[in-house]
Amino acid sequence: MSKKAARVAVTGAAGQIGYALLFRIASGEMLGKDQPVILQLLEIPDEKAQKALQGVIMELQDCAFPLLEGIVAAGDPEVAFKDADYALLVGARPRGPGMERADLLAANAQIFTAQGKALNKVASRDVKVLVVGNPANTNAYIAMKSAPDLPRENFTAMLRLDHNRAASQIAEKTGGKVGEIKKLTVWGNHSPTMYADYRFASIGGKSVKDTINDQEWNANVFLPTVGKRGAAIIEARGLSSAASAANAAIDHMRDWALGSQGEWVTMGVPSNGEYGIPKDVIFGFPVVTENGKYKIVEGLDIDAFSQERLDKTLAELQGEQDGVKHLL
Ligand SMILES: NC(=O)c1ccc[n+]([C@@H]2O[C@H](COP(=O)([O-])OP(=O)(O)OC[C@H]3O[C@@H](n4cnc5c(N)ncnc54)[C@H](O)[C@@H]3O)[C@@H](O)[C@H]2O)c1
Ligand SMILES: O=C(O)C[C@H](O)C(=O)O
Repeated sequence: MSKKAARVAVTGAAGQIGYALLFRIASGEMLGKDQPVILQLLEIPDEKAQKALQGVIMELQDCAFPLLEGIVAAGDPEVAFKDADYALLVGARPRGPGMERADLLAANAQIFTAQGKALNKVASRDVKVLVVGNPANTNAYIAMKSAPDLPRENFTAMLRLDHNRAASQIAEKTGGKVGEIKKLTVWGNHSPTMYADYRFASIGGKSVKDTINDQEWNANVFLPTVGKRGAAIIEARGLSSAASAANAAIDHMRDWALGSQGEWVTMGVPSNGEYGIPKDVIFGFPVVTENGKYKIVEGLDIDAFSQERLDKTLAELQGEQDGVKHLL
């Protein structure tokens, strides 16, 4: 017997990440090849955006995906989020050249207050929320705080793109295979202050730290390359990353829903106080996922260099939180 369809809400559905994301969700890459889905797509209630959304829907229909059991187009978050099992909050303004993601806070914060409230009102009580729209960690914090009746652990932010970027740089540096990297993580904010940490990682069974054995490269090449990759893509493409962002969103949700088979993945999740990060700060942590739940990997050694990086990214997140206090 086929499974009951999962309701997947995606905001900003007619945007560039939406276009790289929806077809993969509908083909079963996110929730599995045996899981039917109903897509509930939100765009701003503006004629042009809604028309573009209709065009995307026509293309989804023309793919005749066997797993796609329905499509809802909405201009109202309470329609898009009704009974949603998954919500991918992508819709927000992207940054342009010369901007930092935090510059988007004023423009985007209100979106996440409204969407948090709508999720609180109409979504499934188990809804799994991934915030992609920038600044992702603080937007996830806003949505979580605006949805007091939903479990706080259901709100997450996307650090997976940073994790994947770090993995790719490590594979290139060591000459190993990206698929053979284990125990990599990225701590903190999805911003240049993030701390991509390979101290515990292995590649092809060998320690990444010992193989690279170059702290100068770590501090002055690797971390800035991963931290500033988004800006480098904007500079090169004239637009922010889209296919790689959609890919990371699929990875994040797939692992959360279907499990990481004991492997570490990076998710931005509300802290419970782990590693001295104050409760509720949405922070990139190493997690292991199983049965639809994630668990932060605890007890890792934090050396002086790492502590300095954690302090810096935390201070930035706390500054962002202060900036949105008036909305909550
Ligand atoms: N966390 C990450 O790793 C990561 C990676 C890439 C991009 N991003 C962010 O994702 C966001 C979307 O990027 P994009 O390239 O798809 O942008 P885009 O401009 O191509 O698309 C955004 C879409 O969202 C829609 N939108 C805006 N406000 C909305 C609202 N309140 N409700 C519903 N839809 C709304 C817009 O109409 C537009 O169609 C940006 O904030 C970008 O910075 C995050
Ligand atoms: O950098 C951006 O503004 C987009 C995104 O967050 C990215 O990291 O590519």
